[in-house]
Amino acid sequence: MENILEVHDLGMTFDNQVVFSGLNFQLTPGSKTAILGENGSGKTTLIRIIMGILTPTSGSITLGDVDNRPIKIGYVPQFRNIDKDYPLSLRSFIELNAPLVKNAAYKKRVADVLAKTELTEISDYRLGRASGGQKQRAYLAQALLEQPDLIILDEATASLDPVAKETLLNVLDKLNKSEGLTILFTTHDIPLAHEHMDDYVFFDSGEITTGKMRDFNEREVLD
Ligand SMILES: Nc1ncnc2c1ncn2[C@@H]1O[C@H](COP(=O)(O)OP(=O)(O)OP(=O)(O)O)[C@@H](O)[C@H]1O
Repeated sequence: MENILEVHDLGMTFDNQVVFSGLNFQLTPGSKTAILGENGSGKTTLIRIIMGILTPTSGSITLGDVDNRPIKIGYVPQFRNIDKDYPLSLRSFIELNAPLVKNAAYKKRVADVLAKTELTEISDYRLGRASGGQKQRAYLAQALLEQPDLIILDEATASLDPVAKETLLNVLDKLNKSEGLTILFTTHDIPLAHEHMDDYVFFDSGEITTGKMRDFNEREVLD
């Protein structure tokens, strides 16, 4: 399969509540897709299905392969309120899922993701003391350490100021250009999606539309 991911006639019903049905879209390698929609429209549910946490009530998801292995998915949540006394450094936080003994290649990989997420200079700071944007990039760095082919960001810019949002999206744009990283980004921020994403999937009270961001009509959301 040439696509990174294919969604076929996907539907999800909780008890009697149909969240969505008949959802179809594909992610091509290196694509940048925004998932748009009101609160409660089903964005997180879709992500949970893609991650294999929830089983859909109908339809299916097919994951593609890269270099004869199944694609790897990285997940970036919206950063939680990390206590200011949180003891780990940014580097230790990023390495939380890393093997205890790190060989030279792994250490290089850590240095590499720190550089790509613009955290090298502050890698020894305590995460609790970092700004919201730095914390969010630390979550991204943690996900990148596993070398994903597809990165899914769930409302990852929701609590960030405009500068921190731009920094995060610029980091993602660079990874997309230099490494062909495929991006799936759920957001309420339509202007940000216009600026940085190419495609959209729009959950609109049970109806789902897909297309190019440049054709997305913002007034559809406001009407
Ligand atoms: N495990 C569950 N059991 C029952 N209902 C659920 C469950 N998970 C989600 N829902 C319901 O499904 C609907 C879609 O929720 P979902 O969290 O996917 O929306 P969302 O678009 O991600 O919203 P938000 O933008 O607020 O994060 C909501 O009505 C929610 O209450």
